[in-house]
Amino acid sequence: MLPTPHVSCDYDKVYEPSEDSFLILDALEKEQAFLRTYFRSKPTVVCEVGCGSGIVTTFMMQNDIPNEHAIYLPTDVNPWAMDSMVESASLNNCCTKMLSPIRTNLTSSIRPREIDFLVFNPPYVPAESVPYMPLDSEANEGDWLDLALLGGDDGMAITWKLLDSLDKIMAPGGIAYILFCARNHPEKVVKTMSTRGWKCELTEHRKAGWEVLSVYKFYR
Ligand SMILES: C[S@@+](CC[C@H](N)C(=O)[O-])C[C@H]1O[C@@H](n2cnc3c(N)ncnc32)[C@H](O)[C@@H]1O
Repeated sequence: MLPTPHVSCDYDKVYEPSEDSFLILDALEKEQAFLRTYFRSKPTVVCEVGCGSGIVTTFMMQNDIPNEHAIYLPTDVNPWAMDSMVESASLNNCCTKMLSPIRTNLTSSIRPREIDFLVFNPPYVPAESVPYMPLDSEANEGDWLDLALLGGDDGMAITWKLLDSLDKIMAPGGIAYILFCARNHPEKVVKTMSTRGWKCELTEHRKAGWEVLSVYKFYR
């Protein structure tokens, strides 16, 4: 079993790694051999959307996921996540890897059709609406935690934005791993994305308290 990175952040400002984060790590570990073969020695652009504490991107950097020629461009809307990402990488001696966190909405600051490998543990909790994104000058710390969790209708508002842009953002041959809870109705997602020509495979799933979490792989 691959070791879990050490992270130490202010969890009043940044999402604390939880069952969902650990399920993503397990899914990536399970897929490691497949990814090495799939990408071989190709230079890969890797984007974790919503990196939070940086635990997932650090795990990928530590273990050369998807391969050892990766450039890591994690994104988040939370300004505190940028520092946490860099600190987690440094705490786990990943300084030799190419890492450049970007504060942006989803992947909007990354050139279209550039991402070879995408990972997203989204705000998936169903809620009346997605919280309003505050200006930095007026943000309270708790606002960023709400944005980390609450996913609007069916918990899918943010995830659908990403899924709807997948054709535009992914490089040819790109692969995305996305986490869902049962209340997101991942089976409906699979149906829709399949009609759009994406292969959708369940990679990992687990009961976590009263929630059932799953990670799906999307590729062409
Ligand atoms: C469930 S947390 C996951 C954090 C971390 N990846 C992990 O697995 O522990 C969701 C993350 O997505 C970020 N986020 C929410 N909406 C976003 C958006 N529109 N664009 C980029 N990041 C977003 C949040 O700030 C938060 O860090």
